[in-house]
Amino acid sequence: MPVSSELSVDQDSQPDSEGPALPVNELFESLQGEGVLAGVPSIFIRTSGCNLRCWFCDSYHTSWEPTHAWMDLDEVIDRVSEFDANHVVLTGGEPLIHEESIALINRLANRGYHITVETNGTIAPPPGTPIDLASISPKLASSTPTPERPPAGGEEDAVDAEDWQQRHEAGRIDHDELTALIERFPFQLKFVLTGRDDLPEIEDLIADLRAGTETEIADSDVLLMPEGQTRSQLAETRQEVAEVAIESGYRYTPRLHVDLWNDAPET
Ligand SMILES: C[S@@+](CC[C@H](N)C(=O)[O-])C[C@H]1O[C@@H](n2cnc3c(N)ncnc32)[C@H](O)[C@@H]1O
Ligand SMILES: Nc1nc2[nH]cc(C(=O)O)c2c(=O)[nH]1
Ligand code: SF4
Ligand SMILES: [Mg+2]
Repeated sequence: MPVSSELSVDQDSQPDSEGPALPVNELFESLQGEGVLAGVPSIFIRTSGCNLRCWFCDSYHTSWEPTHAWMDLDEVIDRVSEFDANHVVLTGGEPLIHEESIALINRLANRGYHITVETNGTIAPPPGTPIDLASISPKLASSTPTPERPPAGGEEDAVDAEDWQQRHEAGRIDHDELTALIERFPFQLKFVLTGRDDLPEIEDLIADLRAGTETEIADSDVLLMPEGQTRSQLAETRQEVAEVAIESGYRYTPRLHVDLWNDAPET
């Protein structure tokens, strides 16, 4: 199943070829673990690089310490076609910081794949981009790294956390880009909750977004996902998040892949 083990991992590598390429951290088949399509066999393409730095990022090697090999879009499509699934999930890092992601989405759509894009909601692709589900995960205040809350698994990055605190805080919510995403594509809004205290910020954001668009945002389009990279971390947050879902009327989403495979890579 894993294919990325064949890729050389070189932080400073540049694309070898002249053609369009993407920094790919891993490419694998699994079950969609989150959101309205949870349980659907899917091929994941994980690009490297992110414009934010959530302290809890479960893809540390795409944000805090970006590692990748460059892959031609032709090669990405060849790898994708080796699997049986017809759902593709483009994720990262933040896949939409890369212009080439749009070309990849177009090429995959031409081949008939259902395309989900996992995004932090700060960059809206052009209208008409053939995205079947924009899986938008706006980042709450509780995601911001601080020296006291450095990236999970990288305590030595406490200094970077100080640098990133302001940058992350300033960039994490962009109302115009969020509205454009919601108006242009079928969407879900999938929030990571560290606990009950995160709910008021979600309610305020949903109210602001509803006030700024004619596109309907139903309560069932809003999903609450417990923070946790491992089964034991999830065990500490999911009960409370489930209760918040019942009280608020928003949906709860599990993290199926963590239940099944814990924090193993390429799952
Ligand atoms: C690694 S991100 C990549 C896509 C994009 N950068 C984003 O944040 O939406 C993929 C998904 O994992 C979620 N996520 C990351 N770390 C998490 C954690 N520790 N617990 C729960 N969800 C997490 C993100 O919110 C997002 O929905
Ligand atoms: N199984 C599985 N489902 C997922 N859904 C969104 C993911 C992501 O990292 O974007 C993800 C992931 O990493 N694994
Ligand atoms: S926005 Fe996504 S990839 Fe970037 S740091 Fe946050 S969770 Fe990780
Ligand atoms: Mg993931």
